[in-house]
Amino acid sequence: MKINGKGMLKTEVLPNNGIQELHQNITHQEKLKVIEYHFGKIMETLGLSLDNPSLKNTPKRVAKMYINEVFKGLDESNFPKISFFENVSGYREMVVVDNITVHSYCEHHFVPFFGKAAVAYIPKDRVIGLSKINRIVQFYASKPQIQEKLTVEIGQKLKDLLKTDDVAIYIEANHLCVASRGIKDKESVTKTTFFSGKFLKDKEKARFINSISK
Ligand SMILES: Nc1nc2c(ncn2[C@@H]2O[C@H](COP(=O)(O)OP(=O)(O)OP(=O)(O)O)[C@@H](O)[C@H]2O)c(=O)[nH]1
Ligand SMILES: [Zn+2]
Repeated sequence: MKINGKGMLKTEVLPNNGIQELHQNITHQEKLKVIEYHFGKIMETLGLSLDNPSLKNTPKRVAKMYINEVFKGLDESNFPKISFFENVSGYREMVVVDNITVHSYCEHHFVPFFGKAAVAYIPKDRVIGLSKINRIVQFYASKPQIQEKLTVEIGQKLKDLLKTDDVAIYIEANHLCVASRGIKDKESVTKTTFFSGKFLKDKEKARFINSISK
């Protein structure tokens, strides 16, 4: 992958189908340079001067923020290390982790949506380190997407990791693309759920929903 002095990708190496291939084929440093260059161009197009001392480093900051922080969930190698423990006590009830902070980005407008998640599962042979549930939620939240996708992705991953079908997820979030632009409704909240295994039954669904703060 070749990048010119300003960090712009040479057009002949740009793949026809865009970002996905670009993402896979260039290094971490190259991604930073490409985003810095293009974000600087967006700012200049808006009429902002990169000579302004306060704005000068903004393209670099945005590139670092995208790659190393808010969109780090686009890179599977950032998936957290997960600790499991044998379910030695034979615990067969629901484990609920409530009030998990969620910060994500709307893929349609590239502005944040944020709120909280609740996760429940019924263990089989293994239990997961509690904080790892928060880490998994935060990993999947760290990319541009819609809330429905985030909800399902967390649910499916926990089923795989915990080797149980019995998983439930609840997410509620405020979307800045709804609150601060467009319809400008600050009060509306979006609520999404994922239920699988025993949580498909009305009784277990209700037990989960009643046990979390909404
Ligand atoms: N289903 C779903 N839609 C979302 C989510 N986040 C944002 N959206 C919506 O994506 C839609 C994009 O609609 P468009 O008509 O293409 O964009 P727009 O002209 O900016 O729409 P407005 O927001 O209505 O001004 C909007 O209705 C957003 O509210 C999400 O997490 N899930
Ligand atoms: Zn949006």
